[in-house]
Amino acid sequence: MTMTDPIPLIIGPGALGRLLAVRLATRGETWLAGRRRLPATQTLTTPEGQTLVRCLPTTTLDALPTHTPLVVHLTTKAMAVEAVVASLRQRLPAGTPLVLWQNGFGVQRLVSDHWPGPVLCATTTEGAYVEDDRHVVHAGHGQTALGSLDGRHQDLARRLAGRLTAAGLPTESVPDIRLRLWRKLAVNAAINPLVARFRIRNGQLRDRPFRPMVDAVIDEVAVILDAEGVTPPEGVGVSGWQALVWRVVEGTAGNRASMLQDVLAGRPTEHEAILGPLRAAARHHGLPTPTLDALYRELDGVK
Ligand SMILES: NC(=O)C1=CN([C@@H]2O[C@H](COP(=O)(O)OP(=O)(O)OC[C@H]3O[C@@H](n4cnc5c(N)ncnc54)[C@H](OP(=O)(O)O)[C@@H]3O)[C@@H](O)[C@H]2O)C=CC1
Ligand SMILES: CC(C)(CO)C(=O)C(=O)O
Repeated sequence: MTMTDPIPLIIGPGALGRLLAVRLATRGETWLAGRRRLPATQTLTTPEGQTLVRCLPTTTLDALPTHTPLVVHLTTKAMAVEAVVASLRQRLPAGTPLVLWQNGFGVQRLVSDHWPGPVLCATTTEGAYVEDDRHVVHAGHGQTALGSLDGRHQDLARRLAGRLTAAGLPTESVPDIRLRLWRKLAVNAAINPLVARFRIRNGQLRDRPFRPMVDAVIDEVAVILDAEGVTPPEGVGVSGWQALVWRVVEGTAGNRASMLQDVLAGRPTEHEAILGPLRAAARHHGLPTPTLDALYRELDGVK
């Protein structure tokens, strides 16, 4: 396979990958790669109920295009990233930029330290799910922030943010992506493990017996993040984190969170990517994490 112009390549053709692929394909050629070749025609239902149909070149990891892509958007789940990146090292030129879209905050550090080219991290509140192998639903509009952990590659981040925005995914290039990844992680830690464990929609967390469980997670997370120097977007300390988490619960009340969807589908969950960095930071600062540990054990046992 050959490409003449630098083209974005998306690896990980799940909900987010297909959302990016169909959206970016409205602006120009875009490749989509996975473990298996997908149907080339992909349909996206927008939050407004419109239908976008795009014919995309789809491929597999072992048959990637021979020319350097403009950028690789890596949209697998967190636990697949290390293996995919290891295989990309043999298949792509060293300077190829990567954008990591995973929730959590583990692989981002690892890949940023070891990939020879620029690595940007993205955090997004866009929501999408796969309806079937030819159809992705963009369930709700959100915002995306993009930047590198060490503050480098700002021109690249601005250019890529511009392309995503033009494709209908509003994206800001930011100098503080580490802070934003931690904040998203805090929200995911307070919501995802509990809704996955009790198999409930996000909004049910507002009711008993779940509300005090969420507050117990927030209490632990707030102390850890304070020790890490990570502040909530508004307010301070526990009350700032509570305001953030309950705002997201309110705004996503009808959602089945991603971790619940994974449990229901019998897929591995991203509990390590979300709870792992908090537990590691707590150990580093000598802080106890009984609530997070119990949630971790519970999810680690789910097959
Ligand atoms: N969906 C959403 O709305 C949002 C998702 N995110 C984050 O984005 C990331 C992706 O989420 P989402 O799209 O929902 O996840 P999905 O499970 O829908 O998609 C993951 C995709 O990765 C593919 N994959 C797994 N292993 C490999 C591999 N070795 N090589 C190539 N492809 C592989 C899977 O392939 P296969 O189909 O073969 O299993 C699947 O298509 C997660 O970290 C999530 O937390 C963040 C915000 C919103
Ligand atoms: C914000 C939240 C919890 C929305 O459901 C999410 O990011 C997820 O489902 O993973």
